[in-house]
Amino acid sequence: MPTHLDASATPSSHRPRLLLVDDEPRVLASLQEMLKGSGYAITTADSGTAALACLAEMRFDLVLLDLLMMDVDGHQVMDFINQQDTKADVIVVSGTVGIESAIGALKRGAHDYLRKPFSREELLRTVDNALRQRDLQQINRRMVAALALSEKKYRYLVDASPDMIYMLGHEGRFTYVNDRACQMLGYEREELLGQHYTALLHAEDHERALYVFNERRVGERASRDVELRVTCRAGPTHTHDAADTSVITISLNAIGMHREKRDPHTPTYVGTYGIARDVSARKRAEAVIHHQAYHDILTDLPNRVLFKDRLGLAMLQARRKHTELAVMFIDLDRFKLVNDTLGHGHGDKLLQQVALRLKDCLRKGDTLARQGGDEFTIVLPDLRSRDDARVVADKFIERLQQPFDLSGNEVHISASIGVAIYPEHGESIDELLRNADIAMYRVKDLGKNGHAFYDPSMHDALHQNVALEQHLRRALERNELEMYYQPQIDAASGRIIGAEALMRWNHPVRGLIMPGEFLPFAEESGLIVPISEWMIDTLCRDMAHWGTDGADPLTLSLNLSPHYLDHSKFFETMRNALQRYDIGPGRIAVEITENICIRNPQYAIEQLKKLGQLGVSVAIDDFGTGYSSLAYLHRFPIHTIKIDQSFVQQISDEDGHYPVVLAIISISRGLNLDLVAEGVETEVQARYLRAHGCSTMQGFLFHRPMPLGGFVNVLNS
Ligand SMILES: Nc1nc2c(ncn2[C@@H]2O[C@@H]3COP(=O)(O)O[C@H]4[C@@H](O)[C@H](n5cnc6c(=O)[nH]c(N)nc65)O[C@@H]4COP(=O)(O)O[C@H]3[C@H]2O)c(=O)[nH]1
Repeated sequence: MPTHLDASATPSSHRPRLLLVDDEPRVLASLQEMLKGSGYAITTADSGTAALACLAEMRFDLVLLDLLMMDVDGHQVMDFINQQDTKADVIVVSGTVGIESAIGALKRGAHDYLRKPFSREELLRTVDNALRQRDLQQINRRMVAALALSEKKYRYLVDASPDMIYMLGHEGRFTYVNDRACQMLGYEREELLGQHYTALLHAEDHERALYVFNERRVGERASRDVELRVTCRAGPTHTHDAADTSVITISLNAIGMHREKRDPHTPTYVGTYGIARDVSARKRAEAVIHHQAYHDILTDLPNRVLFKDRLGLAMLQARRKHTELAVMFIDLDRFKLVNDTLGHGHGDKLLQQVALRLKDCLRKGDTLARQGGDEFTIVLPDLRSRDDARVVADKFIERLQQPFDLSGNEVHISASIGVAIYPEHGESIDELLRNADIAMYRVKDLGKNGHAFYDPSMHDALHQNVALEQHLRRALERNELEMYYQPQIDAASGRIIGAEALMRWNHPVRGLIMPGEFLPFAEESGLIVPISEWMIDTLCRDMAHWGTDGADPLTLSLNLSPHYLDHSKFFETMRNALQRYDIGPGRIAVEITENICIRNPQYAIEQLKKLGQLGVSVAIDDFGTGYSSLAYLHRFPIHTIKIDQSFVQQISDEDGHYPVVLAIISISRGLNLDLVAEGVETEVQARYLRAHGCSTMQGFLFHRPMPLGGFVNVLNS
């Protein structure tokens, strides 16, 4: 029969709960008596069966148990206790028992053994010990549980980290990797653990990694943000680009791990740990930016910065090996025309195609770069002889001469190439480039489409050109240019019916300079644009000056540079000048050469048609000397053909037969065009021309070109 006894006044919930079990009522009472006033909550059971009932009903901290009981013995009670979740501790309280019985009790987990008879102190000490140990065990269990929870939390944080977290043993083998590391590298954890880090590392990074993964320092001094390339198994989740799956770049830090020995000053190194992050995307972006900084976007060729760098390296090597190298400067001829006529889109396409063709002609170590615009530079290192450079330049010219297809437009271009040899033509990068450039200009001067090696004498020519350009610019500002007029005569009546405007330069030192000497240069340097604008304005002003009184108004023909016809503002300039000086467009004839039609027929036709619509007439100058343009002739809005003076001057016999002159006369008749013969110097020539139907003439026989004043005098005489 169980009885409950509160042995103290303290609340039972905080007090240890004891169950005393003995089937001898006397012993049970004595136990109870001895524990009185000890502060425990006491329950008694006077048989094994009663004990089982108490245990089933209530939780106890400690059971003081007799082994030898009649009905259910102490071992059976202990078996029952052991099946319970929260087990009570057991102190066996017994008289003399056999060794087997004692062992049985210990095996079942009895905490202690109290042999009867025992003193009260002995009993209290044993009970107190048992309860204290039980407390300690409970604290320990709670701590273990808290630790397990905390470990779970940290493991979650580590595994869910967006970064790879790793640990390496002192030999450099992985002892720990988090989930992210497995995902990033594309391996199972089991495959990585025990693996040496070098198995994953890019071969070129092994040396750098050796220092990082042997990092023994901790804290601030440990390795930080070291970038290494690692090989992953194909298909890690972080990249979708199949081509890039094999190698990624990681940025990692490494911190030394040490185990403290007895002497805390000499801890044992046990490995490294750290965090790594996949920085491949950033690296790729950096690579793109780097590439763009050193390459031309349009052609993807090295730009001038990278070119200079490569040239510098090539020069260093050549110096060491005592060899020569060549620097080439290539400028495309007539590129501007393509840009202006077909548009920049086609111009860009042309440059891309040119880049490909040039590249095709080069060897592996050569560098081709785009300097900008239509200029390319090349360095040919390790030259065996200068002939190598000559061969390459010829190859370029030949390849570029083949027509280009720009969306169905067949375009022909050529190139001017200057070559400078290191060390003879310059020992610095800039000097070599400058001299190759000078040689290129020389080619342009000599008619383009070719190559030239630099020669110091070119410097003088260049200096002359620079000086000429400055002088010509000044000539415009200082009004040193002047329009001369050469009358055109109707040979039948002897009357002046028109004039050709011809430009002169009153040079302050050299005197009168003829247009043949400075206009080609003005065209090459671009000065032809302001010069032509000046010319149009001047001759409209002069025309307004000589007035229209008297008989029929005169027609004035002016020479128009093809370069200016290409200029987009040409038409507006002409129309504005005519309006400003109130000159009827019908009094102006624009002389163009046949070659203008060859260069770019479509564009020329458009410009000339616009002029025609304005009322300005068009004459073909030097007819018969250019490329045969008969095919184009009927498509041009032309009014007049001028027979070139070279044909006129062949006429030496009034009764002779001059087929070219006769052919030109019959063409003009067939196409119903006016005809003017220029350079007429003799009566024989004048009579022959008249006899065959050409009556408008111009030449020294009648008048030389003259300044405005002289011309006005002639008109008035
Ligand atoms: N031997 C000989 N020559 C004669 C005779 N009659 C005229 N000439 C010269 O023949 C040239 C005729 O001009 P062009 O064929 O249009 O050829 C012109 C024209 O193409 C160009 N030019 C002249 N003035 C201008 C101009 O204002 N603008 C442009 N764009 N070109 C011009 O320069 C070329 C040369 O001009 P110039 O030296 O003035 O030379 C002029 C003229 O002085 C003659 O009986 N005998």
